[in-house]
Amino acid sequence: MNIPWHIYRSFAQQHFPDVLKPRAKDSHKGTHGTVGIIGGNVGMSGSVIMAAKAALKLGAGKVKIGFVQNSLPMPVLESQPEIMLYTAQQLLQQQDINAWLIGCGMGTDNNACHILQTLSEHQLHKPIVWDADALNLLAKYTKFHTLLNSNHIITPHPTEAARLLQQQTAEIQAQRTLAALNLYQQYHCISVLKGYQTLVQITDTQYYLNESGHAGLATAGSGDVLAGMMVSLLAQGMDCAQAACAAVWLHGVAAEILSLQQIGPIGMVATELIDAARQLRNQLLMTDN
Ligand SMILES: NC(=O)C1=CN([C@@H]2O[C@H](COP(=O)(O)OP(=O)(O)OC[C@H]3O[C@@H](n4cnc5c(N)ncnc54)[C@H](O)[C@@H]3O)[C@@H](O)[C@H]2O)[C@@H](O)CC1
Ligand SMILES: Nc1ncnc2c1ncn2[C@@H]1O[C@H](COP(=O)(O)OP(=O)(O)O)[C@@H](O)[C@H]1O
Repeated sequence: MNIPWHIYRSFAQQHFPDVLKPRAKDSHKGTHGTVGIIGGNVGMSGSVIMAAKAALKLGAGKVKIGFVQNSLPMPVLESQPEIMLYTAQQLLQQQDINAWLIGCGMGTDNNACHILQTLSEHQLHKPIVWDADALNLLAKYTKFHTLLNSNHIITPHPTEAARLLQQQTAEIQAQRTLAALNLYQQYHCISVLKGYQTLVQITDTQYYLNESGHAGLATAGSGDVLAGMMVSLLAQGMDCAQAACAAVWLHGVAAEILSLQQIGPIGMVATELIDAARQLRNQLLMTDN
């Protein structure tokens, strides 16, 4: 099986040069940023766990989950004990988070709404990825609209985009370029319209159309993994535009690598993307020969 690393490397060099930056020899875990992930209501703990594993394996120094539950669903994450576990209320007290992800499996109940409000009011100056149920709450309550800024990224799939723009999913899909621009203009932040050929709207006039990946990505949790990868790059210091585009591209290429190994497209599962993305990130650091 031939994986075209040199082609991936030259594409990344051209479009997301920060992804190719090696770690400084004297770096420590603090250098690589701390990620805070809030979500995982009862029955959906898996969503934040997938996002957290993706964030850790894409290079964040520390990753902390804040479950939107009254108590922790487990005392330790046996499959990845490196990840620190809190309730959302506890995590919101912490001052050392460099970048936040909120929404994966969070639910839209009053408690979830209150937590989103607390985070968006008190951590406005930090990069925040708004995903899944954070987007559903954003669509439902106009009070959140003014809280978004250029430090923030929204990552709707077409149905979430339809809720945000008060349209039908079919309308979004019929005019995806317009929908991405409308999201950017209405919500004042980088807008990632997911699906086949994900669009990232970066400014009024600038967008990135992603061509990596395939339909194997249409599987439960794939968006949670993407969001975890994105917040990881943000915590490592990448700017929002580059982090959004790079994460989308890496996520797609990870799926391509798995298919080249006959792991997918059919039956490929979201967690399998994580190690493939880690391998890719390390391969990108190597020099062509
Ligand atoms: N293990 C877990 O705990 C998981 C939790 N998840 C969470 O479950 C919650 C519900 O998310 P869902 O996204 O399932 O529910 P939604 O009701 O938001 O959207 C699902 C529907 O959106 C439409 N859609 C999505 N992508 C589309 C595309 N590319 N083109 C056209 N239509 C498209 C489809 O009709 C699909 O049935 C979220 O909070 C999410 O984070 C999911 O991520 C799956 C895994
Ligand atoms: N046909 C497709 N081709 C390429 N990428 C796809 C396709 N379908 C889905 N994806 C990608 O898979 C991910 C699905 O995310 P999402 O809909 O949020 O799923 P989940 O909520 O289950 O995590 C997105 O990154 C999306 O762009």
